Amino acid sequence: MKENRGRGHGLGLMRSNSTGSSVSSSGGSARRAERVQVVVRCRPMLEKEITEGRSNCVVVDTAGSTIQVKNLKQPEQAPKLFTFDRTYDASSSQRQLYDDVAHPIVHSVMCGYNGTVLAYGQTASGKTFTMDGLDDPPELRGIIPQAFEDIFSHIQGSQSSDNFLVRASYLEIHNEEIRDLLAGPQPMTRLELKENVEGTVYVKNLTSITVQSVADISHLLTVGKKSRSVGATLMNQDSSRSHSIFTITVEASARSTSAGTDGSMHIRVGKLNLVDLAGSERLNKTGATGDRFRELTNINWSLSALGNVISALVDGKSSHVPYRDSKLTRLLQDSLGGNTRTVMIANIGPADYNYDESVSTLRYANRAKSIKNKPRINEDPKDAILREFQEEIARLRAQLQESGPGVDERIQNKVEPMTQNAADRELELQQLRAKMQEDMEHQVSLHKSMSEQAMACIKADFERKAQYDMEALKAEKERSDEEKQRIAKQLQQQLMELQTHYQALAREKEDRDVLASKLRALEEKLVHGTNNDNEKLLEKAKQKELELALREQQLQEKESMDEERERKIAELEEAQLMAEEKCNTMEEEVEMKTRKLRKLMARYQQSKNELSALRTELQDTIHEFQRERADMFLSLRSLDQQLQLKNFLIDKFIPADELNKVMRRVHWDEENESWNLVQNVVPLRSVPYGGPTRVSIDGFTKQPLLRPNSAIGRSRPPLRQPEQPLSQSERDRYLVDNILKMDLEMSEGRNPFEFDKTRSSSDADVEHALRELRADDDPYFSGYDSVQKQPAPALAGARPKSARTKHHRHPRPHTATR
Ligand SMILES: Nc1ncnc2c1ncn2[C@@H]1O[C@H](COP(=O)(O)OP(=O)(O)OP(=O)(O)O)[C@@H](O)[C@H]1O
Repeated sequence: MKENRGRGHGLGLMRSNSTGSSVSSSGGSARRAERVQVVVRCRPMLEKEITEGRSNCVVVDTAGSTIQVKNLKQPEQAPKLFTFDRTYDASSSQRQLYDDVAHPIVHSVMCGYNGTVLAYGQTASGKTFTMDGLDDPPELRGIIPQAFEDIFSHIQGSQSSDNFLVRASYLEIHNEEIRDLLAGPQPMTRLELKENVEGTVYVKNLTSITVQSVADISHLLTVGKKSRSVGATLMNQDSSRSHSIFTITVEASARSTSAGTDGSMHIRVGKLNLVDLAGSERLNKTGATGDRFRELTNINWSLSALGNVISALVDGKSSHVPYRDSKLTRLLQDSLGGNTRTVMIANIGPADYNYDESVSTLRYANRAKSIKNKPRINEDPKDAILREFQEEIARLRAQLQESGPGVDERIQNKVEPMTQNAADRELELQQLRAKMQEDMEHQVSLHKSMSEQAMACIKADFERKAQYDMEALKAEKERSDEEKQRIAKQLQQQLMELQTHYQALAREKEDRDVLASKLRALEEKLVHGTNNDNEKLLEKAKQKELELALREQQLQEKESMDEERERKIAELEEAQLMAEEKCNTMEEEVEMKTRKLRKLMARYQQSKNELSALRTELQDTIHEFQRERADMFLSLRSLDQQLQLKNFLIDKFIPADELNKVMRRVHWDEENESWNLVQNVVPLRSVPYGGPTRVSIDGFTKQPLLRPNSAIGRSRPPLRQPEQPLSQSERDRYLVDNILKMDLEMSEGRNPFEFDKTRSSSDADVEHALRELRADDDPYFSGYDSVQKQPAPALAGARPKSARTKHHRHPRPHTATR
């Protein structure tokens, strides 16, 4: 596994890196609108529910893809019926769900599309079971681990010339903060969301790790899960208190083989987002306090923001989609209404005491069915990391080739001629000595038989000659010694040269080794079509493909049989009608008309039923809205209490002057969505009323604070800040008035959530006061931050952005008196 820090991370098709640049889609397939697929899974009764004697209120028809929920408290009410793309009951297996729902998405990702699998539902409804599952036995593994195997089986089954680069990242959104789950042992940082010029959202500095096998990526999941925020709730001992997103990016390079293409290499980048949302829970049902309360408020807030995004997307009329209302919706921007293939799994429980939550989940999911995305293949993105790797590998290979034959060989070539030279000279000398010896022996044997005089003569002659030879030899020896010294010197010099050369070569060898290891490291990062480790996977993949094909065939057969049956029924009905029309006797006509009348009556009855169902639906929606409103009101009250405490502390412990100074220096950072202190105290050159020589910047308007002009004969009006603080009773009155007003607007058929530019300033003040009440317990000034984040009961998520920024620029009323 290789770590790759600093790379950005964006969800959806617009792949982003640290610069957040988006991919080009040249050569990508034509963009066609595609509906978000929605399936529902109902888990079995939990042991606790069985012990408590809960009844089952859910009926799942897997063949008809419908689901019915019956309100056991009101048996006279007709059950609520919903139809989805597929439905799964308690007996559905993890494998079946994966094959039907996630496999097609993973397959698309391998072809260069972006895909998202998203689990939604009430707490303890089985989201984590569906996404992660259990490690043991293997049949209980969820979508995420099965996707790992699927991806690597796909790689295994592809051409050996194809290269793949697989990277993974894992994050969670907890209390509206993004945390890196793969950041290692160091404390998890609050990561920032960034947006590039094309509007692509990405997470800055999110850890992205290159993996080569199923074991590598499974290890990341295990490590990341350990860092996830979990806690016990009334319904679930191991409840996920955050939204988590596991992202796998697959970059694949392959040669284009289709007709009309040039057979060149292409890179496709697919991104798979596996999202396990935190479970929704009613505040008043849980009785959560402290941290749990804060967590729950944030969870409900972001889920309600997600709901608003879904509503805006399916509304058709709405031009603004409030993606910016929460971090979750910003990260899922491309998965909902963007260019990603998305499937949503709505999880519900069967027990009657969860009737309201189950119906609410199904409604939420029902709305999501109408979202349209436009997926396309990401082909040849400019910033594909695989391309960078391939280019680097080619460069390293060329560099290695350029450096010629091997270093060892070259050292050998250099040493050999030198040693050869010295050896030759030694041999020559030996040969010379041997020759002289031989000559001497020859002369001695030749003259052994001669007279003494002759012998003496010869001896003298020989001695002379010997003398001469000796001298010659001596001279030769001296010459040879000189030569030897010269050679030795030469050898010494050559040895030194050799050493220098050897050192240079050793350095070169080291460089080559570094290059080679770099090359190896880069090559290791890539996964190729044939990887022996994964042979078993290939087998499995083939088997799976066969099973899938078989299932598909069975489904097709079933569908064609159904079609045939329907066709025959239609034919029979038509024939019957024709026959009926042919009958011309009065009696037959009457009979026919009666039948027609009956049919019409049945239709009328059906429409009547539908109408009453719609009415009930409307009532349910209103009840649900009221429940949500009560919940939100509860949360507002609690937040208000915290705000009052904070105000109380400020009033009692912070001098008014100091507070004013600070207030003039705070400003809202739009990008990081936080309040900051600035040192913007600028000198004022000319102040008309002879006021101070320095002027402060208003934290809200970012304008210098000047007092307004006075009318002639009147005293100058006070600064804009000095408004009276709201008392508790006034705050409550604002809330109640506003809620009553909204009820009235709703009953008159108007949309109370729509921001009306023509509203009077008092309306704006009411809205402002409501926001004021929504401050949370962030330290010190971050209370202002939460003014933007916390939902009001009636305004939750439906508040248009312009309204938010417009009204928010008012200072807090209570600051004026200090
Ligand atoms: N299809 C299923 N078959 C068997 N057990 C299931 C199934 N779905 C869920 N469970 C069990 O139900 C319990 C709750 O499931 P899980 O933790 O997945 O819920 P959750 O929706 O993720 O909850 P939360 O939102 O609180 O995290 C677990 O004990 C889990 O094993």
